[in-house]
Amino acid sequence: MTADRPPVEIKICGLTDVEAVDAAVAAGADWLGAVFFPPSPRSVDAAWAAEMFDALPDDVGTVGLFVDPDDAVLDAVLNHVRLDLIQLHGRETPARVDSIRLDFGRPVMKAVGVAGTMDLDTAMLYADHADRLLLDAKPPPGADRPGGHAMPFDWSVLGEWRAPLPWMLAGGLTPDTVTEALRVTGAPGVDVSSGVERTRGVKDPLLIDRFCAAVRAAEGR
Ligand SMILES: O=C(O)c1ccccc1N[C@@H]1O[C@H](COP(=O)(O)O)[C@@H](O)[C@H]1O
Repeated sequence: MTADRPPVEIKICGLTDVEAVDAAVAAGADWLGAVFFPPSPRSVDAAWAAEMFDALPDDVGTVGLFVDPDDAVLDAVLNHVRLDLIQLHGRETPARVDSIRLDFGRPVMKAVGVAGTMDLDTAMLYADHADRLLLDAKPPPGADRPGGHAMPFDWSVLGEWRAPLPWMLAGGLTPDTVTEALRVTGAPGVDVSSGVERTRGVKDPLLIDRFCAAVRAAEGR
């Protein structure tokens, strides 16, 4: 990988405390994510997300992660928190993505679970609807949430896939695996949550720093 490509975008998701937010900004993360999905161990409420995000520099993007949200949930959060991007991590249809973009005036990143090439066909259904795609592992059977399980998918599935939209790779990335993930997939962005935690739901500033440094080293920066 050479430095003549745009820098790989780094998203640190599932932030729940200011120390980790500060660590992510200091490490050069491009996007910081908060989870608004109560079953998640990383879920936060709008008031706390505002505490974490509202004073961030303008060049750091903020992402709200939702799972099949209704309009009332989106309204309540988006009226309180500076969120630059909505991540939809549930079973939202292309039409629902359209209506959320229109009604809430934010770009949308649609997460798609990937286990095989058929899932890439599913991702293509969002080409004219979402602003970005997030390719994640599928959750294990019986899981109470559709992501954040520290599980990678088989990156080789992506093969010569040409994404119709800007996209990020997610699912079980860590400071130790992200170099290989970038080599295999050529992803223009990476998203991590579990892999920079010291215990489930608690981010580790040192792991955040190591993750971002590994990405920059992998791309020769
Ligand atoms: O983190 C969660 O608890 C979560 C809940 C519901 C939907 C998605 C969730 N996490 C997102 O999943 C990907 C991959 O996470 P990981 O690195 O494997 O832990 C990422 O976007 C998380 O924010």
